[in-house]
Amino acid sequence: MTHNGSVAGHSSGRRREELKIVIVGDGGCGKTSLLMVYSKGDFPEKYAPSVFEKYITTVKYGSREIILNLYDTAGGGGRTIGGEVTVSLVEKLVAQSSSTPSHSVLLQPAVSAAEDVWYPEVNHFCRGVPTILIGCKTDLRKDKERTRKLRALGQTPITYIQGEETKRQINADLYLECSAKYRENVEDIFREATKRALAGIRRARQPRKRSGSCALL
Ligand SMILES: Nc1nc2c(ncn2[C@@H]2O[C@H](COP(=O)(O)OP(=O)(O)OP(=O)(O)O)[C@@H](O)[C@H]2O)c(=O)[nH]1
Repeated sequence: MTHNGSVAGHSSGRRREELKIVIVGDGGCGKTSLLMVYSKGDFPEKYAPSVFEKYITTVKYGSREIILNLYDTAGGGGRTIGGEVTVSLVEKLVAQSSSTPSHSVLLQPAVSAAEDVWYPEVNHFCRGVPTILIGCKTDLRKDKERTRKLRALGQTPITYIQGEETKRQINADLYLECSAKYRENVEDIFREATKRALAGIRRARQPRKRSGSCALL
């Protein structure tokens, strides 16, 4: 993976493809950190709320070179993270010309917020776009002090099973977990996002099969 600010074009006679991946979720759930670790290799220790940022990186996918346009969004709201493991709702997106809509990625810090807040937004604005739900900050599951504080509030870190269950409820394509801080599973998330976005584009380009049956309108 290399960081690269170039735009799509022809390289060695082959056209480079572009994907647009958008990440959404509550403020502080770890969106910027995930994108920065992936695209630049840096983990930002200090929290600075994002407004809107775009990172560009290039990934090799088989023999193809794909440009990933990664859009960071403002979580806003200052919602507190109820569980130490933030569950992220990710939606992921499609290839783009500059005018096409996204293949986005959403992140979400609480299972209920993924269901109640972010997914309806994504479903409305990016219907049909591949979606990945992400559980961030998995390292905090092992943080005894955090876990103790949570327990005092009658809470526990979100489990993998809860994440999977939320994925089913919101009909996301996949649930993945990561720790940006320790660079665990970060590459896997974007590899899956790339794979599913490309598959989504392929599907969209295929001519619709005629079923021969009547459609109800
Ligand atoms: N322990 C731990 N902390 C993390 C991890 N990822 C992010 N953080 C911390 O969580 C805080 C918020 O991270 P950001 O990446 O800025 O969160 P964000 O979702 O972009 O926040 P907004 O810009 O407000 O939407 C920062 O203090 C990060 O250092 C992680 O994997 N593990």
